[in-house]
Amino acid sequence: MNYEKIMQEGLEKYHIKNDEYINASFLKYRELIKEWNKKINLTSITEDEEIATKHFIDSIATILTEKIVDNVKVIDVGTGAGFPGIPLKIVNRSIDLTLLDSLKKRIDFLKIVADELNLDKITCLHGRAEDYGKNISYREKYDISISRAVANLSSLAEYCLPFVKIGGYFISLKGPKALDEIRTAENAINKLGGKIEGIIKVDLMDEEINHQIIVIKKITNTPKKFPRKAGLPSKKPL
Ligand SMILES: C[S@@+](CC[C@H](N)C(=O)[O-])C[C@H]1O[C@@H](n2cnc3c(N)ncnc32)[C@H](O)[C@@H]1O
Repeated sequence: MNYEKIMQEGLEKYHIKNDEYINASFLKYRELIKEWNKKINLTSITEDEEIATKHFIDSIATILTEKIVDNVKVIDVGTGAGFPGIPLKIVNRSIDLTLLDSLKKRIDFLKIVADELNLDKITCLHGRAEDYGKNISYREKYDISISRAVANLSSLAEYCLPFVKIGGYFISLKGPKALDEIRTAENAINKLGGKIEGIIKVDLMDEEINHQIIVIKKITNTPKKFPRKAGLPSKKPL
């Protein structure tokens, strides 16, 4: 299937009206990724078709959670080249989106994307999740903290749950071993104020890709001692 067909079928699948704005925005974003990838390391996925399947439609699949609704305040932790945050923002411009990454060049790239795509209600933050998670301007201020391909679920829960308000959600995009990850991370998730609500299997139009989305609800405040200092959540997961 070519890029256009993948995008058309993918958007239809998630009931997104494929209008001129959405089409043009994804095209512009795709071209910016390819252009900037020559100068800085953004992604190993560079073919148009793969960008459509593995980046754009995979990101949009998180809509299946039914949590990413109009006007929600979302933080994408370890967003890299903007996944899943930017595709979600393209298909629902009402989202108030924060993109966080510890690599400055990627954040600089995302500022250009936001500018070129005329996106409003978007904040690009350079730094570590462990530091922003302790900052009162960001701590427990989000409806949703979302993340893909950043760390094991225990470390990721310590990065992501501190940002979420009680009643909000931490959404984690994982691979085929999601259930094993849940078993290992359950204790950490409880300690951080979360509760596993469900796991959603994604059928990605590519049989080799077997993705699952873990949905975790924030039920109590994250204790003040979390997140621990930068580096510890990945070195010594809870
Ligand atoms: C493998 S990339 C994944 C990027 C994107 N989420 C995706 O799915 O394509 C992981 C990203 O997480 C960022 N990252 C890793 N640890 C982080 C931390 N503690 N705080 C903020 N960003 C972090 C890295 O800089 C990198 O850009």
